[in-house]
Amino acid sequence: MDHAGFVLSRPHRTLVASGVRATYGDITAARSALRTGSAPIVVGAIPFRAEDRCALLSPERHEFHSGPWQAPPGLPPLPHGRIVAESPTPSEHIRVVENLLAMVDARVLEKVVAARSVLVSCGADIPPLSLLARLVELDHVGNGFCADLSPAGASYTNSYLVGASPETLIRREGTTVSCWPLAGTAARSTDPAVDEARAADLLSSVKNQHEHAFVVDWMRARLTPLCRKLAIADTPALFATPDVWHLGTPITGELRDSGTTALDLALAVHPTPAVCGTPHDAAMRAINEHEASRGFYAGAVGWCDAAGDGEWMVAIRCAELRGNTARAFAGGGIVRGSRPHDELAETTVKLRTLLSAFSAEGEKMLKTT
Ligand SMILES: C=C(O[C@H]1C=CC=C(C(=O)O)[C@@H]1O)C(=O)O
Repeated sequence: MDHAGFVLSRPHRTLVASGVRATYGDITAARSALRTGSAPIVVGAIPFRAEDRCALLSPERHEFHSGPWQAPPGLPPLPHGRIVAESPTPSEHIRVVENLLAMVDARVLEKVVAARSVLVSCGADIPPLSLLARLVELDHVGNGFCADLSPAGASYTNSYLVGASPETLIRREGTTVSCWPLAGTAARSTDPAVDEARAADLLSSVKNQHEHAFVVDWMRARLTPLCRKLAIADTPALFATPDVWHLGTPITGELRDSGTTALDLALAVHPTPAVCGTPHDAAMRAINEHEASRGFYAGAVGWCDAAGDGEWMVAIRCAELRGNTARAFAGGGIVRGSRPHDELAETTVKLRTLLSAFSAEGEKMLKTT
């Protein structure tokens, strides 16, 4: 791949960008480059924490194609990988969830997302586009992204964020805004009857609907000042990935001010309670106290053009690549009634998206299963 390549593969449309006109580690600089027209388009990744540097750039070239990304022929094979570290370990993750549940019981928090990561090591450098090709192939609708993280500074030289997120943070087309927040999860089964029963249980689960409602409430509160019309489905619907069922609520709106860009919108809603929690500040504090840096996991990845249109995905089901290693992350929402062992199992299933790319054994790579 070109040093600073970017791909966002979606079922409806793919953006491929390459070359570098300018890089932005600071969001204000990217916003002003779009406003002044010095950047026709900005692509890349926004970290989980607002105080960290972003990895945005204005590419030399970009092209849109309809449908998911078609990998170019001749990509190098993906090396085989194995897990060499888990952070936190499964038993530590359970303890973190127990601590967070105590904070929920004490009403310090209503919801918080607890995440963990696994480090995959390969015998050779991991070609980002080869990993992306595998993820797009494995995803039933062709979701996938690859973003060069080097604009975030020296510690991200030759690093890429690669993943297959099912969650649209925000999309802007003209004055129309849309998003599809997800929260609430059940593992899928290869047995169709069991799979259907799990989906039905998820849809009727009071605990999962409660967990989901925090995200919808947040989106409503954040988008209402920016939209003159907002349509939010009354009840969540089922949303499937190859590995999990989710609860999802489609939301559409009409902007009050056509000057509000897709990047402005992404920053207005990020980080949602699908990756952070409620109340927001208390959840962010709890995450910072209990977890190592999430980097770009649980951030946003996407693009915005000078007309203000764009699309940003929530950066989940992804890994940060560095040479021959990939750090894959997964998290889950903790609310009253969450069970620590179930939460660990949920992160294991979510890690399957990334791990399946490295080995047909997928999550069996994890010592915990
Ligand atoms: C935080 C993640 O998923 C979010 C998106 C969908 C469902 C979620 C859940 O049920 O907890 C999470 O909020 C992740 O995959 O790492």
